[in-house]
Amino acid sequence: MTQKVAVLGTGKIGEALLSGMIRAGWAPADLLVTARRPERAEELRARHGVTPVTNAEAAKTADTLILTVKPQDMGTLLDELAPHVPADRLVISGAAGVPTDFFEERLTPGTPVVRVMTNTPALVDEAMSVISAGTHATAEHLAHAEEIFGAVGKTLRVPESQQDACTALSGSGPAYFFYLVEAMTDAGILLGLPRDKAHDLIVQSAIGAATMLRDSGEHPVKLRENVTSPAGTTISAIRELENHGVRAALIAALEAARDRSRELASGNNG
Ligand SMILES: NC(=O)C1=CN([C@@H]2O[C@H](COP(=O)(O)OP(=O)(O)OC[C@H]3O[C@@H](n4cnc5c(N)ncnc54)[C@H](O)[C@@H]3O)[C@@H](O)[C@H]2O)C=CC1
Ligand SMILES: O=C(O)[C@@H]1CCC=N1
Repeated sequence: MTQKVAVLGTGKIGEALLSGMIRAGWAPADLLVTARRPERAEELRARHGVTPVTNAEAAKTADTLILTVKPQDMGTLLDELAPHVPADRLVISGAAGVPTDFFEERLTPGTPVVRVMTNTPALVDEAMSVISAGTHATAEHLAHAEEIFGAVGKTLRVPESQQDACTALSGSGPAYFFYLVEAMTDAGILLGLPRDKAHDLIVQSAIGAATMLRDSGEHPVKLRENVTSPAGTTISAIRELENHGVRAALIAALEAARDRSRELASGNNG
């Protein structure tokens, strides 16, 4: 029997996932989407050949519901869905912070819930998605979530207690790298390079470094040491990074992201 999957609240993450599923071989005819604005729903139909439906229709029709609205919108969406979701549906949440018991308390008792934190490199099939089971989710439900998110990159199972930390590392992680590239490109401008050249130099260096991190099997410290010549240029830069507390800043930044994920769990929308 064909398994229908619905993506509810198809914004940036929902569309990235949807497009990856289609690239991986899912038939658009088996994919349903919901959106708040009718123009957005039509855009998704035109771009991907998927079927826009209402949230209630998705709940009644799809075997798996993937909820990709903002954490702050999840309560309202669940109020709308709850009367229509039979307990045999798999509900997957892609929202930061919101724990599985938030869903379990609002849906039909026994509904299996899986919590996933993915990231935007889903757009290029290089996502990192961390997956946790709620109370009623079985190994089969986890495998199904892995199959879906495996379409857009790597997956890793973690206990739900680690989800907020994973959100800080990999959920938000791409933003830190984009921020670093932006800052290093500015440095190139200061050093007199045209912006486009500075951008290309830094991006290719990032791609090279990322490929070495993934493929060389070497520890990052060793890779950095290999670049750092005695009395050379790199150590002069590293001394400035240490003087400015960049390592401590990164540790504090990720701790703040973890804390914010926890706050989202308690419904703090500020
Ligand atoms: N942007 C990112 O890098 C990541 C985001 N996430 C999580 O993914 C979720 C979505 O984030 P984005 O895609 O960035 O946000 P987004 O704002 O692009 O997408 C959310 C969409 O949900 C729609 N929506 C809200 N309430 C709705 C309702 N009741 N019915 C139908 N549609 C509704 C909105 O109109 C919007 O298009 C969030 O929960 C976020 O925590 C997870 C990992 C990474
Ligand atoms: O900033 C956020 O809250 C979302 C969750 C992880 C990445 N973006």
